[in-house]
Amino acid sequence: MNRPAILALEDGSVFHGTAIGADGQTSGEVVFNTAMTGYQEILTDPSYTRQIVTLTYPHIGNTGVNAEDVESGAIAAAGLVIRDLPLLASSFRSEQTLSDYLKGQNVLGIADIDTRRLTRILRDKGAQNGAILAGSEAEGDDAVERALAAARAFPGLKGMDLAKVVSCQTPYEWSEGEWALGKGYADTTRGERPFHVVAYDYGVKRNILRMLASRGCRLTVVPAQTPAAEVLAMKPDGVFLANGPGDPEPCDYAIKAIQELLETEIPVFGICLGHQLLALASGARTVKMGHGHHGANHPVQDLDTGKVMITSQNHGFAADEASLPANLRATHRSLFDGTLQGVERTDRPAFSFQGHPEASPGPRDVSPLFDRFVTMMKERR
Ligand SMILES: NC(=O)CC[C@H](N)C(=O)O
Repeated sequence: MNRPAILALEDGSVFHGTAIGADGQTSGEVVFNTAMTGYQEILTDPSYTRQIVTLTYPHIGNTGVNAEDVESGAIAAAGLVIRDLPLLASSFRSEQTLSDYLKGQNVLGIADIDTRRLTRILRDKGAQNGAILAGSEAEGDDAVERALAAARAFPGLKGMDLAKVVSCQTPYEWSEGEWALGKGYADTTRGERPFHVVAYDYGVKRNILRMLASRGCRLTVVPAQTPAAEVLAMKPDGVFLANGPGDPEPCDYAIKAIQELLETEIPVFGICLGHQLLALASGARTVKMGHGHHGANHPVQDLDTGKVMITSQNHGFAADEASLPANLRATHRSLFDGTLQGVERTDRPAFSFQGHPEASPGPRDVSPLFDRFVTMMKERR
């Protein structure tokens, strides 16, 4: 039997649909993602913490779920909104249906709503605080009222530091990646990976660690609040600043640590939240965007070569290009809205990218940035 579900937005919009995950109530910032594949990677991307994700592709769940296509240990998104859940999940790799996966992790989902109408609202008004009620919570005369109240009670992501909340608690080593299979740099010796990279975990996606490991990096992943002195004591060849959820501005511990690291000559590479933090640490400003960028089809231009890449994106904040100090140069720009997509320090071996070179899901046009980081470490030797 179908269980009811309600999605309410802070602007007063209400959608009635069918519950496809756990029963109960959830709230968060409602965003839309335009990727056509990769619902498991999206759900498990820690950067979606406290966000309810709407997928604009209409059929979600066709290929079920498996234990491999995940970017972290659990679903991070606060809820899932889709048009249609197919009756049958079919793939030789499928181990579970999407619905059972959501229920098993106590995550709410709503299907059978007009995701095009919802996306137009989010596009025109910007990401909205919202709430889902599912199952018996969505029943009763006052259900809509309760859903609207829950949506409006969510404080919004601005000012919210979530990096330290989702980060690992203790350091760990990472070695999963194709290097062991003999792929990588022809001019470095096989066997032991030649570069030691300390990666700040603000909510890191696993494919970033895999991409670094497959290029010869031995990784020590450290908690978000690790002081720079502890990182320097590990004598890294390079420092990586991960993606992560929430607003970068309140992450004062990270900004301070990055400033201290930038006093050295150690190469630094940042992705997404890591990019925003590198910009803040260099003296730039960040701003909250309207609906942000969430998808796998975003054109980004390399400002030096003019080359356009199709990229994976997931962010709701951005470093403001107008605020860049003299030693921070714009390297990439979004061709959707002209916002800043990459920077590099002119006085230090440090650079960062706003989108996701690791893709997962998405195209790998930007993966050469990982090679650039490795080249920087090699040149410094
Ligand atoms: N994927 C990310 O690292 C997101 C960065 C930040 N939380 C934002 O929304 O802009």
